[in-house]
Amino acid sequence: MTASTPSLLFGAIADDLTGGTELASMLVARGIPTGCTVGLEAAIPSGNLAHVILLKTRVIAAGDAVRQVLEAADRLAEAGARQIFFKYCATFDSTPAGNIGPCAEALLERLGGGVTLFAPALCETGRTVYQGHMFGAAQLLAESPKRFDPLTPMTDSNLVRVLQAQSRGKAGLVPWLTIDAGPEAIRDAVREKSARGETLLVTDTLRERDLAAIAQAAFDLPLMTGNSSVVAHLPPAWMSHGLLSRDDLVAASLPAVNGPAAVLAGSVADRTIEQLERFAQNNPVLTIDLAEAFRGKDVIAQARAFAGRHLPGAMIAIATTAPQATVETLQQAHGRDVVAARAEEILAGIAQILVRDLGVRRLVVAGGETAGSVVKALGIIRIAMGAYEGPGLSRAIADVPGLPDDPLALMLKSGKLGGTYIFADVLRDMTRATTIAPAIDTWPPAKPTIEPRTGKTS
Ligand SMILES: Nc1ncnc2c1ncn2[C@@H]1O[C@H](COP(=O)(O)OP(=O)(O)OP(=O)(O)O)[C@@H](O)[C@H]1O
Ligand SMILES: O=C(O)[C@@H](O)C(=O)CO
Repeated sequence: MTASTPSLLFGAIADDLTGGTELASMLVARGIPTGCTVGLEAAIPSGNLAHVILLKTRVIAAGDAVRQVLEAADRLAEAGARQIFFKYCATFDSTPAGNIGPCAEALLERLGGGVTLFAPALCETGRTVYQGHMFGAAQLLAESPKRFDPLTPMTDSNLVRVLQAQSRGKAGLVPWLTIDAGPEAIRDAVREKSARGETLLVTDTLRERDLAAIAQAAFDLPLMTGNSSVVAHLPPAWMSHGLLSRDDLVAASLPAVNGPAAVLAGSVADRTIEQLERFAQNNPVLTIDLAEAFRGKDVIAQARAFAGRHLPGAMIAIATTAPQATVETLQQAHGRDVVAARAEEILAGIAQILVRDLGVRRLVVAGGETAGSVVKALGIIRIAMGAYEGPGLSRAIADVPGLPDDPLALMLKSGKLGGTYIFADVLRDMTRATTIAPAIDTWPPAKPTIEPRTGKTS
């Protein structure tokens, strides 16, 4: 660290836990000592260059989200963070009421700078933005499965319009030709547009190197916003501006954990459904029928019996995941938020049984809202992140209060990310200690090779 470096170079606030751990793991992969805490209770430890506060504010009332996000920003600013980053989903998951616009505007007002950028693209997975329109590979956002999201259905692909609908200030676009012209051109455009009153600027982004250019242009904005993907490009920008040196970088390591293994899935995304189907080919899976839970069946007791039959000998999965038609029927009968809350409460209850009573020490949770409820139920407030290994692959270690022995190997998987074999592969990977050298010169980090038969990463 150079003599003038503040205690924290960077502080991030994530609106959900899967995305937030992904962001932290990207910084860790770059070699940045990064802390990660859940909610607003835990103190920010000293000695790191970056810190990520994981919140669960994506779909709560906008006023409450703003209050929490501002409190998190104050904590990070007190710890010396020279830039605050507001992290949301690559697919801009939000409702017409927010919470991306209201949170970003409140942060902008608190932190100053007058203008901020919105860089949601995750190029590694084909999520790009062109002329302000978000694409998932060749599909426009509103024509992709995201239009059926159980909590934040995205029915407009034009992110400038989506952001404008939930903001008081004026939204605008930094078009791709400007992004392609590089960091200086981006900075000029940002100055010009903010002088015209456009202070909330969505960035077109097609390629990984566009993200690098955006990071170079935005490294000194008091507030920056987007997906984790743009954050991955900040460390080289810090380095080129003398804020970081190679001596500051540390290798990422995770210990081996050998206890019983389980997956909990509350995501109903197509990708999670595929991953569960693949896992079920070789491992026991229990799918909880929420309709039965609403009729009064004790589905938690059912899950306890199922887990008791199979643990510790097998890796298991327990899911509330259901096909789109079933989700819609349930939502029509009980209301979207009631169904979501019920599913989260059930999986959180099962998590406690698995970890506290049945000794599970390797746990994957699929879905950001679900992860928020599970982590809260387990009382976890500090997470030690490992290095990002690819989309959906952000392993960690967490201390669970009240557990006498080993830590919990944990992975919070974004609902829509990860290869089809991810559950079994990650649970197995958790049994091996890993040390990964900082990927400061290349990004994304080199893909691990895939063994053809199982999809096992080596
Ligand atoms: N069968 C179901 N019917 C309706 N809602 C469900 C069902 N099962 C789970 N849910 C709810 O759907 C929501 C899924 O959101 P979650 O954030 O967990 O997944 P995701 O959006 O796919 O993940 P991510 O945010 O990481 O992309 C949760 O609130 C969950 O409780
Ligand atoms: O983009 C994603 O899918 C993640 O970063 C996330 O935020 C999931 O909720």
